[in-house]
Amino acid sequence: MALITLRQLLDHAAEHGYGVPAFNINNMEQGLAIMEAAEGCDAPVILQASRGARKYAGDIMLRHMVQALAEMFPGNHIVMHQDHGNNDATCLSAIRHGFTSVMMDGSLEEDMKTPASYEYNVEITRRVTTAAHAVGASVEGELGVLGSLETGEAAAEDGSGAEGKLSHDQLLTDPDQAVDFVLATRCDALAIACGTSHGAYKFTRKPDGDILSMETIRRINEKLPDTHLVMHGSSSVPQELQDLINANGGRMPQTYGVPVEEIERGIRMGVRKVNIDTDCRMAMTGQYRRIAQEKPEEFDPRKFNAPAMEELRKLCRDRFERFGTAGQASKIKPVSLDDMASRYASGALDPRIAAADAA
Ligand SMILES: O=C(CO)COP(=O)(O)O
Ligand SMILES: O=C[C@H](O)COP(=O)(O)O
Ligand SMILES: [Zn+2]
Ligand SMILES: [Zn+2]
Repeated sequence: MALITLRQLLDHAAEHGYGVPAFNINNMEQGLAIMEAAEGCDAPVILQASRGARKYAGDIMLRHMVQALAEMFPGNHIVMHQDHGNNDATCLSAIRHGFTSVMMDGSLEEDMKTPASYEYNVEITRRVTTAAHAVGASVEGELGVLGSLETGEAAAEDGSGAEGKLSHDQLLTDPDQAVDFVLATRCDALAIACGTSHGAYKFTRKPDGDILSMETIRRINEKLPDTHLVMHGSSSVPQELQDLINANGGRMPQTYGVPVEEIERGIRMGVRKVNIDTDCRMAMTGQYRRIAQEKPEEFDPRKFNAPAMEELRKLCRDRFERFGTAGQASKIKPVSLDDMASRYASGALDPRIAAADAA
């Protein structure tokens, strides 16, 4: 069962004006719940594994799990993507293990803590793109450092996150530099920084333009109308999931995520890939907590997993529908990695910029 590439899926999404959620996976239950949601609404799927996920499940398990999902859900094309690759080895070994797409996150150095220089970012992203495209795989780059405009800090609890205080210049991607970056690296998708951060604690209030800069996205899209933009840290941290967790013994301080309507606005401005992990974690954990609280005598993990998967399915289905991903899978004819490699070699997939900037 062939997986498809990120480039193919996002080209289709751009052509038809929709966005695709990219859900992080670590285990079978998440994989099944996401795919069942996709099957229920004819959505193509991006599954992504962080370095932490690869360590947790193992590359061999992940590869066979995704192959199994592709076989079980033949109507829902799957992109298997490396989330936040920190160097060439992470990205190239992912491709060797069957991933069809990688993120080379050169916004941070290899330690995933130190903000990198622009030159370092261009150099390593270009190197990975050259290698990946030679075998048809796709590359997402990142320009700008993810972190809060309220505090100047990146989420500390996450696998990757800048250390220390960041300036607004670092936290908001520069549109002119974005043009230069895409031309120099030839990446297929560009992750941008606009005030979102990883994890549950993104905003201390419902975000407005001061702390969530959709204007940055608009300005980048104006200069790079054909570049697929990626929003990281795009969990909405739904109030009802915070309440579910806290009503069942959890202690999550009140917090705010990225409102789904802001993401919908982003999709109208060129956002094609929307990274969501925290919401999925909260959906499952909320149900685990509820079962533990309501049925203290219960010890069969399936009795915990089934409601957790149902909660995750609901969440994924909602995002597929609101982002316009629903109804698109059956319109896609898979292109093989070999064909993608020839298309890159022919120059057909070279980056394009707005006419005003090309002049
Ligand atoms: O960006 C992400 C993965 O790369 C996930 O973001 P969240 O923590 O908002 O879900
Ligand atoms: O940003 C990364 C994703 O949320 C995955 O997090 P993780 O590294 O804890 O698996
Ligand atoms: Zn994260
Ligand atoms: Zn991310």
